[in-house]
Amino acid sequence: MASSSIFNPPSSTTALLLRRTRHPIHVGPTSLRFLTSQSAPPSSHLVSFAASATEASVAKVIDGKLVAKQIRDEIAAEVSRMKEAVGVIPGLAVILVGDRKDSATYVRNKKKACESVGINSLEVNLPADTTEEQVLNYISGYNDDPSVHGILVQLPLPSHMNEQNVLNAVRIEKDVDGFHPLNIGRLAMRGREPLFVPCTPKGCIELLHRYGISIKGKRAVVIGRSNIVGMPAALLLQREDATVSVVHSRTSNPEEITRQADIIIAAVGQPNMVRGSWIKPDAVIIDVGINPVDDPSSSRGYKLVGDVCYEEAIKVASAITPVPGGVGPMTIAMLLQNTLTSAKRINSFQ
Ligand SMILES: Nc1nc(=O)c2c([nH]1)NC[C@@H]1CN(c3ccc(C(=O)N[C@@H](CCC(=O)O)C(=O)O)cc3)C=[N+]21
Repeated sequence: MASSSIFNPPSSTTALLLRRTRHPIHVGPTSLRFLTSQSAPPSSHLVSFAASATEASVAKVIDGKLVAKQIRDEIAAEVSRMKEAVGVIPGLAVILVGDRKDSATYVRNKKKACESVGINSLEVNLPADTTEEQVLNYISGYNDDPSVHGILVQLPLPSHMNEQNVLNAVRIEKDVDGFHPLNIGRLAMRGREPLFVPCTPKGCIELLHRYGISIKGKRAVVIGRSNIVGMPAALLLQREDATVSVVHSRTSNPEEITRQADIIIAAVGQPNMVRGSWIKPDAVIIDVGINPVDDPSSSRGYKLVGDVCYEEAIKVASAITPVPGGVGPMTIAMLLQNTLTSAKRINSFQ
C-alpha cells in the first residue's frame, strides 16, 4: 500500500500538529498506518515498535477539536490586531427560529466560540410561529447594520417558511454560511471565487490540509448530496483537483463506488452506515455525521455517532475523524474565520 499512500510529507505546521496529537506517526513517503495502540508508545520505542509491525494496524485519529482550537487562537490574534489598527470588532448575527433543542445548542456553542476569539455576537430567538416576513425584516436590519459582518440563519427553519426566500435575503457580502446561490455558483465555476465557502465542507478540507493529506489527483467519494454539506464538499474537492463521485440514496452500488475512494467524506445523517467493507485499505475518512443514538450508560441517555462505523473503519483506514471531536468543532471555527474575513473585506483591512 505504500506506493498508493495519499499522504505527503507534512508542512512544518503539520509536523507541529502531528507531534501534539495522540499518536506518534512516521510521516513521509510511506504509509501512515501504524500499529494497534490507543495509547502512544514513547517515541524512543517507536522504531522497535514499528519494526514488529505485522498484522493489525489502526488509523490515525484526525483531531478536529485540537485543530479548531489552533484556528481559534489564530483568529483571536487577528481580531485583536484589527481592533488595534482600525478600531473594528467583527460582528456575527445569528437568527434562530423555533425551539429545536439541537439548534439551540448549536447556537449557544457558536456564541461561546465568538466570545472566545473576541468576535461580537448578536442573537435573536424567534418563536416557531414567526412569519417569514418578520424573519426577512430581521435580515434586512442586519444587512444594513455596519456592526454586523456576518449573518447566519440557523437551519432547519420551521416548515411554513420558504428557506430559499430567507437565504436569498442575506446580503452576499455578509453570507458567512456561504449558502447564497451566487456564492455556490461561483464555487462551482472554474476561475471564479466565492466570497464565502460553506463552513462544514471548508472545515473538512482544512483538516486534510493541516494533516498534510494531499487531495490532488486522488479519488474522492462524497456520500450525501445536501445543499449545505455534500454538494459544496464535492465542488471543493473538485477545485482541489480530486476526481469526485457523489453517492446518494438512489445510487445502486454505493459500497462498490465508495470502496474506490482514497478520500471519503460521509454526510448523510445515517448512524454507522458506512461499514468497514466499504473502505479501501488506507483511505482517509472525514465523517460529517452527528447522529444521536440511545445509550443507557450515558448520563444524557444518548451518545453521538457518525455516519461511519468507527470501530470497523479505524482498522481499515489510514486516518479518520472521530464523532464528536472531528468535523463539528471545525464547522464553528470556519464560521468564525468567515466572519473575520468578512469584517476585513468590508473594512479593506489586510
Ligand atoms: N445556518 C446553519 N449553519 C450551520 O453551520 C448549521 C446549521 N445552520 N444548522 C445545524 C448544523 C449543525 N452544525 C454543527 C456545528 C457544530 C457542531 C459541533 O461542534 N459538534 C461537537 C459537539 C457535539 C456535542 O457533544 O453536542 C462535535 O462534533 O464534537 C455540530 C453541528 C452547524 N450547522
